[in-house]
Amino acid sequence: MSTVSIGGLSKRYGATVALDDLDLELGTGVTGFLGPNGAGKTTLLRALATALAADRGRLRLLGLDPAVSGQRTELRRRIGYLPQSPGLYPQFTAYQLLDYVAVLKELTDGRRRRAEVRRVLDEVELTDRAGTKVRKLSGGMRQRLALAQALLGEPQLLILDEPTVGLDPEQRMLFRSLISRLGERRTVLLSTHQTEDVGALCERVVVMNSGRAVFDGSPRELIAVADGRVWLSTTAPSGSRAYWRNADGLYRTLGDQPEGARPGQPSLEDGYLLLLGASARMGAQR
Ligand SMILES: Nc1ncnc2c1ncn2[C@@H]1O[C@H](COP(=O)(O)OP(=O)(O)OP(=O)(O)O)[C@@H](O)[C@H]1O
Repeated sequence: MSTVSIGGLSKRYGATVALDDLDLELGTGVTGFLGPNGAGKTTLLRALATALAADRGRLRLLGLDPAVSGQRTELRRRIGYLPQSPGLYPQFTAYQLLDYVAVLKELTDGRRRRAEVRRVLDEVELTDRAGTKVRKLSGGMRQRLALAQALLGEPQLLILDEPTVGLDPEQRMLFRSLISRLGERRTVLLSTHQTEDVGALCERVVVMNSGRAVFDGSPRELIAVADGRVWLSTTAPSGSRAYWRNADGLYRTLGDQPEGARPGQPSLEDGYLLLLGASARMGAQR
C-alpha cells in the first residue's frame, strides 16, 4: 500500500528544471534515491518534507494532502526530516538541542518530552554524550544527533537527505543498521551518492536524472542493467574511455566488449553508471 503518492510533481528555479512531471508511489520500507549532482533529489525530499512548495502536481503523504493547511500541520507532526545541512546550535548540549526541537514539535508534556528525548538519544547511541555541547561532538556524532531530532515523536515517514555523508566506515555501519531497523515499520526515504548504502539497506531504488525518475526497481534489478556489459582485461582497451584499473590490476570496462576481454561480475554501481550514460544520451536526443 502506498504511503507516499506523487503525481505530476514539477518545480523550476528560473530556467532550471529541478523536478520534471514526476510520478511515484512509495510504501513502507527503505527507498533510496540515487542520482548525480543537481538531479533533483534534495528538491523532491524538501517537497515531501513540506519544506518547499512545488509549482505543479499532487502529493498525498500518509493519507494527507500537504496543500491543505490543516492537513499539512498534522503531517508535520508525523514526518521526521534530516536536511542535507542540518543547522545544529553549537552552544547547546545534545540533550538541550533535542529538548528544544521536541518543544517545536509540540511535545508539550514535560515528562513525556524528557522520556522521548532520552529514547532518541539511546536509539542513536548518544546517551553518554547527552551533556556534551554540539560543537565538541565529532562529525559522525553530530550527524547521529541530527538523525535523533528527526526521530522525535516516532514519525511514520522519515526523510533523510544524504544521511551517511562524511561518516567513517564504522559510523556508516551504525547508521545503516539503524536506518534498516527504522524501515521495518516506517516509510524511510533517503538520498545518497553511496551505491553501497543502497545495496546494503534499500529494498527499492529510484535513480533520478534531470528531475525525472529514470529507474525505479530493486537493487537487484539495477545490477541487472549491467548484465553482459562489464568486461575485464589485462591490458587497457583501445578506443574506449569508460574503463578504470581495479586494485587487482585488471581493467574494468563498461559497455561494449573490448577485444580479448572476459565478462566481469556486475555491481550496483555498474548498473547505475550504465543507466546514467543511457539516460544522458536520451536527454541529448530529446
Ligand atoms: N534554491 C535554488 N535556487 C536555484 N536553483 C536551485 C535551488 N535549489 C536547487 N536548485 C537547482 O535545481 C537543480 C536540482 O537541485 P537539487 O539540489 O534538488 O539536486 P540534488 O539531486 O539534490 O543534487 P546534490 O546531489 O548535489 O545534492 C539543480 O540544478 C540546482 O542547481
